[in-house]
Amino acid sequence: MSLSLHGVDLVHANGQPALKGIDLNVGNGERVAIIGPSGAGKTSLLRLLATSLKPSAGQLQLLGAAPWSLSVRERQRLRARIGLVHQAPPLPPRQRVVTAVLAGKLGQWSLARGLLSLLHPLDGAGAQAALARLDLAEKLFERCDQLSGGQLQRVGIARVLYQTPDLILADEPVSAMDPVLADHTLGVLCADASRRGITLLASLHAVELALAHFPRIVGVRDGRIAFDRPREAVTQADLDSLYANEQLRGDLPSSPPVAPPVLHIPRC
Ligand SMILES: Nc1ncnc2c1ncn2[C@@H]1O[C@H](COP(=O)(O)OP(=O)(O)OP(=O)(O)O)[C@@H](O)[C@H]1O
Repeated sequence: MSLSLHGVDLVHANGQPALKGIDLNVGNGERVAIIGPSGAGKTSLLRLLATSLKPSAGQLQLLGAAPWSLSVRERQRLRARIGLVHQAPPLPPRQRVVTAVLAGKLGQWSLARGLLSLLHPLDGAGAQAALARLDLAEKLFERCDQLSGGQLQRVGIARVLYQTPDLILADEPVSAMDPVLADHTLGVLCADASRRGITLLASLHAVELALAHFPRIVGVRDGRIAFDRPREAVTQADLDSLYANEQLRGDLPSSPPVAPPVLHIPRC
């Protein structure tokens, strides 16, 4: 089993409940998409699995360990086995792409090797190969603040490809890409996970991408698991009730929108 949650609750530091009674088991090598409306708890769930947040209640097992029973040092070692893909990768703006990709292995390298790599890229060819899989090889020596949002997301994914972790957690990994690029990039990420037999969990707003790339779909709503099914078993009714938005429904305009007033700009 790659990860398992039993009766997990999460309450944020400000008292906001985000997850309630989560039961979830994911086997080695599974690819799971987490879908659900804004504020449902997808990011909170991924942050909890990344051990950046501690459950308020319940049991969490990750890669064969109970992370919150480990020492700080052991938990750091566990974290080095997890690859995180962020919606907005937290990359220093002036950092070169090559350094950002190589940083994927910082958790596996000695401190000396890590520091050296920050000063002088030690494996430019490895970083370039990871970027090439995402058609971004030519950006190797660009600065991160010179890239578009979608290119930055691909750098974040290249970093995880280079890291070769045992588990990948991806939070909205392709949200800044056009539909064709998003589909292609998700294909590369899924193919890598499948080839290496590792587990991949990704939160996605694009339901069609989730159904196209992930054999198992978990719907989250109001901090709870609304459904957990193989993609073939997900019905339109599942999706309709997952995304039902009572608040918006009450505010829908009853008549067509009124044309904006014609502005009369005085001539000077
Ligand atoms: N750092 C935080 N501190 C306090 N409350 C938080 C924090 N992060 C999230 N929340 C709250 O937890 C709940 C779940 O938020 P979360 O970000 O997990 O949802 P989400 O499904 O990822 O939403 P989105 O699709 O909009 O990114 C929301 O009510 C949110 O306001």
